[in-house]
Order: sequence, then structure tokens, then C-alpha cells
Amino acid sequence: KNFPPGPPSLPIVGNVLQLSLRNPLNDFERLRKSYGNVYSLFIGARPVVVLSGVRAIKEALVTRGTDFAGRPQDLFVNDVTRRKGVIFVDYGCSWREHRRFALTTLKNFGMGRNSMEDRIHDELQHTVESLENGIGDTLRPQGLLHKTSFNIISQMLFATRYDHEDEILNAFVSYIKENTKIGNGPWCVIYDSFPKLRNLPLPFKKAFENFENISKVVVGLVSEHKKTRVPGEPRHFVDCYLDEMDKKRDDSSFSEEEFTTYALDLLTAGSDTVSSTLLTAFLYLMSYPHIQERCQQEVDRELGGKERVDFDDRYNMPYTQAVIHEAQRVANVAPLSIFHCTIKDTELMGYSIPKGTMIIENLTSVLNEEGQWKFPHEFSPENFLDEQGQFVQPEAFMPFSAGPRVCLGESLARMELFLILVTLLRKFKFIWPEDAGEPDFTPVYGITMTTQPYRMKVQLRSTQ
Ligand code: HEM
Repeated sequence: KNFPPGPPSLPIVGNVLQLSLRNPLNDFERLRKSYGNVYSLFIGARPVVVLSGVRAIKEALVTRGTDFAGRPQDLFVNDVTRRKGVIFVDYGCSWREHRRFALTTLKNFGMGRNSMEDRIHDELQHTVESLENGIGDTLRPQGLLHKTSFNIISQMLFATRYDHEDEILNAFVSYIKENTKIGNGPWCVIYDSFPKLRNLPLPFKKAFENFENISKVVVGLVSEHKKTRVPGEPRHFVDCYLDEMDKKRDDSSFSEEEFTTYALDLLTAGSDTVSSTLLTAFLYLMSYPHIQERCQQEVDRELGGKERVDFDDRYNMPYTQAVIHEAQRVANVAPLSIFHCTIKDTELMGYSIPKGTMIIENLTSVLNEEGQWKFPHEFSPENFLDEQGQFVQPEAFMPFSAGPRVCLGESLARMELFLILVTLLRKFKFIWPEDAGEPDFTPVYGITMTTQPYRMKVQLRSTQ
């Protein structure tokens, strides 16, 4: 009763056949135009409420934040990740403790000698070296950027970085790629829509196998670190977690099994997202060389002879900040965020939404919402600049979502994007190869969106 309106659905399949499995974003937009910013659908027999636009999404995630802070618990992703970790677990004690722990630990590593900034700069030296080796050739940046952002999270978790050819690094990267691909594909929709098929030996089983295999790698890494660990003197995230486990509180949700999924959550959520944003930024910077040059002029002016850029330098670089934010807006890395679920009967924009309803927040609809942006449908740093050329962040900038479930790695991601882009733009000029045809800006749809694969030419800048 008083449930949000939606299109008529068929028995068994619900509205699945009305959504393109390759990319449902246009379908969601079409349905928004017919049914408004809060509408309902059936995925199989499961009712789902889709939220669009900044008003509806903020009312749900911020004003009624707790009501909407759950996660559905009977999906493919929950079964693969064994209902552990932080991303896909439901609102409750274990989620709260693990979320708080990650935020505190990330903050603690942000201070002192081993600060996150130092770790990012350390990793960047290797990225710079790889790009220097590629001067004169055209190169494919996808692998390099993914491995850079993976190593930054790995530094934080295990104080370890891997050579780009390293077997362990490549095992992680393949795991992330393969399981994301399965999670984006039709077999995952079939798994979620038709529970009776779940035990059949269908292609979705491969994701479980991949998870088992990569879990063994994490378990191996943790036991290595245990050998050299001094309790109470943490060197990294794993040590902090083990210290927490030592406290042996009766009601503690910390365990080594939890840690395995937790670590994989952070490695997965923290690498693909950052590297896809960087790929989008470089795609546009190469396509609009005047924007690239203007960033470089600002960077040169602000940094002068300074050895390396600090995160605090962003306050003096409004244009570069605007370009980075615009890249994030256009990259739209998490187009449908991560599905939420109501934890109690609640209301939204006059509709009643019962406990346990799956919620899809369509972040795409906010990041290009008309009325919220000066240029919603094109790449323009002006979207983040006021009349005086100062950086401003519109309310609808929410690529990290909002509310109690807002991206846990937001501050780290912002720091990475700024330090990586400024360091690389200061040193190199990025050029779209003459033989590459016209750039294709159509994103590749997925739980995390990315660019079409592309090549780039890199030149050392002469003015430094
Ligand atoms: C440009 C980079 C990134 C973007 C655009 C992004 C975006 C998002 C979004 C949209 C969500 C879902 C929020 C919700 O459910 O409402 C999310 C959740 C999450 N992100 Fe990120 N993210 C990025 C980088 C990172 C990094 C670097 C980390 C790792 C430290 C990370 C870790 C997580 C985790 C653990 C969650 C789940 C939080 C929870 O359920 O409580 N993300 N992110």
C-alpha cells in the first residue's frame, strides 16, 4: 500500500526483460521520466525501489540515513563473499565495528612519517619510472594505473608493494577483473532473480572458486606477517587488526575469516575505482589539450621548484581541482552505487517503503542532473568554478554517495587522485596518438564503470 509506482511486471521474471543487461542506465532514465524520482520495479520476484536525483537520494541516505543503511542479504555478492567484510554486510554490529576500525586506522596512517601521502608518493615513483620507459612508444595505461592504485592499498594493508610482474599482484588483479566481470554479467542477474537455479553448475560458480583461491593468498600473507609481528607495535593495517583481535572481547566481530573478505573488499573497492577515474581524466586531458596545458601552467606556477606536491597544495590550484572533480563526475565510476536495503518500515517523498526493500540509488541521475550543473552533459571544469575562478563543489557532486554508507575510502581516493594527477601532469605531456582515430568517450558499463581501452603517447615536459 502506497508503494512507489512502477511499470507493470510479469510473473517470475518481474521487469528484468525491460532492462538491458549490457547497460540498464538508459532504461532507468526512461522509467524515471515516466514514474518520477522514486519508482519501483521487480527483479524476479524481488521488489526494488529506484531513487533518482539529488533530492530523493539525499532524503533517503542522509535525512533518513539509518533507515536506508542496510544491504540486501540474498544476492550473489553476499554468497560469494560469505557474508563477511564490510561492503556487502548488513547494517549492524559487525559492519559498524569494521567500518569504524577502517576509518580510524586509515586516519592513523595519515599521520607521521608513514603517512598515506608518503606511501602514495613512494608508489608514484614506480609509475613515473614505467611511464619514462614508455616514452617514444604508445602505451596502454589500464594495467599500469590499476596496479598503481592496487599497490597503494596493499601498502596500507600489508606495507608491501609488488613489482608489476609479480605473481601475487597479478593474481589479485585477475581476481578483481574476473569476479567484477561475472558480477556485471547476465549470470549474476540469473543468480539473483531465480534462487532455485543457484545450486546448478552454471558459470557463476567460477566466482566462488576465484574467491576461494584468492582468499588462500590473503591467508598466506597474514600468516607471513604474524611471524614478524610485535603485538602492540603495529606496522600496518593487518597488525592493527590482529591487535584488535588480541583484545578478545566476548562480543567482538573481529576474526581472521572476517579479515580475509575485509582485505579483499578494500583491495577491490580501492583499486578499480581510482584507476577508472584516472583513465577517464587522461582520456579527456588528451582530448582537450588546452585543459591539460592550463592545469600544467597552474601546477608549475604553484609548485615552482618544490620537490613534490602535497595534498594541501590543492587549495591553491582551483582549476586543477575543478578538472579532477569534473573527471570524477563524468567517470561516474559507481553508476548505481552499491545496492542498499531498508532496515525498517519507512517513508520517502510521501511513499511507504517496507523493511527489507532493496534500494537502487541511481548516482548517474545526480551526476548529470539538469538544474544542478552548468553543463550537465559535457566535460567542463566550469562545473566546479565560480565567477572568480574559485573552486566550488555543487551539492550534486556525490560520486562517493552519502550518508552512513558513504564510501569509506573517500579521503584516500581524493588524496590519490590529486597527488597522482598533479605529479604526472607536472612531469609528462599526454598525447592522443595520431593513428588512434577519434577518442571514444562511451563508458564501459559495470558495477564500476570504466573507459573503452585506449592508448596514449607520453612525452617528458620541457618546462619544469
Ligand atoms: C574514485 C574512487 C572511489 C569512488 C568513486 C567510490 C565510490 C563508492 C561508492 C559509490 C560506494 C557506495 C556507497 C553506498 O553504498 O552508498 C562506495 C563504498 C565503499 N568504498 Fe568506495 N569509492 C572509491 C574509492 C574507494 C577506496 C580508495 C576505497 C578503499 C579504501 C574504497 C572503499 C569502499 C568501501 C569499503 C565501501 C563500502 C562502505 C560501506 O558499505 O560501509 N572506496 N565507494
